[in-house]
Amino acid sequence: MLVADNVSKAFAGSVRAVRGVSFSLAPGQIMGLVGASGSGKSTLLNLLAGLADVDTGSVLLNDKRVPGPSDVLIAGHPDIRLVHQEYQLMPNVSIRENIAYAVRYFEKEYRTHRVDALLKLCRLTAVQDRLPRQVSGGEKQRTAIARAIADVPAVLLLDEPFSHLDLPNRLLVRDLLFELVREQQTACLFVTHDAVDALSIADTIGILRDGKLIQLGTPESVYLRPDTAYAARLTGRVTVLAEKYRPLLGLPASDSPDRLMSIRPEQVTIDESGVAVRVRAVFFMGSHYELEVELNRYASLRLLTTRADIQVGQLVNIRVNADAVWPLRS
Ligand SMILES: Nc1ncnc2c1ncn2[C@@H]1O[C@H](COP(=O)(O)OP(=O)(O)OP(=O)(O)O)[C@@H](O)[C@H]1O
Repeated sequence: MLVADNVSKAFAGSVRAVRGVSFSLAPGQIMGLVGASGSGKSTLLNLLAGLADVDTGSVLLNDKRVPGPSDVLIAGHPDIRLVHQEYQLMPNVSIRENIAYAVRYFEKEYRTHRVDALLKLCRLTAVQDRLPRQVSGGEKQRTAIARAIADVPAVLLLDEPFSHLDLPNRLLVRDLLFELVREQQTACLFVTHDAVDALSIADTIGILRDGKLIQLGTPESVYLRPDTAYAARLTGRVTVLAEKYRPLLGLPASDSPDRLMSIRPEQVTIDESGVAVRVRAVFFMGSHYELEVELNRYASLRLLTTRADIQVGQLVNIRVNADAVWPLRS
């Protein structure tokens, strides 16, 4: 079990990069930490990996403190691996040897067997004899993941594992992480600024803002019941409006008209008995269309539909699922 207990870290110039973060992560669990740029994601990863010293609080692995670099000769913990965004592969040896290096102290027979299995799991068998510069970004990243998990660490930390990849590669990495975490019971934590991938594989999602973990819960709970507009926007498409607009949506008036509310676009449907609104924009999204409709001069709302016949300027009737309108704290 990896535990962050009230972890804080500030940098010179009084930047408080991580502020009182606490959570625990069990073997076989995946956690996605979502935050905007500068919210403290990379700093927190370094603290969890024992690559930076905490100012206060502690990181524990199986009840033992993870020492920071000032406590040990070589920074880092043998059971915790961090895969950086730059992958940090050895440039002059093959993909296979990059992975094999991580299991160099094991017997030759096991080593061969393990590297073959990792190449297969990470879909790298066909490129195993190439140098890192001769493979794609996605293949480099999968090599870095294979190397990190080669000797079955207790914890795998990943910095933005999806950010530089195209859709097929994102799906490949997502499935790979899912498979290996379940198979090896690794505890996996990744940080991202885009929660779409996090929602689909994480058991828990944490929202990081200005170094603070401001919400923690299952993907469903954070997506459906975000505490703040920040959490709502980081976890998917959403309309954030003041509650004074409720009557324009066909909903009962609120007693807190200035409070904000979030409405996910899939909770709004086209319905002949709903309120009439004008279509301001139509976006083709592949599997569906996203419409922006006008509530008045100042406010608009997003909704999804599979109907292909809707035009800009047209009047449509919409209904908002009242149960899915969620009040926000700020
Ligand atoms: N070595 C450092 N010295 C001083 N300030 C730093 C240092 N590293 C990070 N910071 C500051 O700490 C805050 C958090 O940075 P961090 O890199 O952890 O954020 P992040 O969420 O990973 O951002 P990004 O998504 O852009 O990588 C920022 O304000 C950053 O400028």
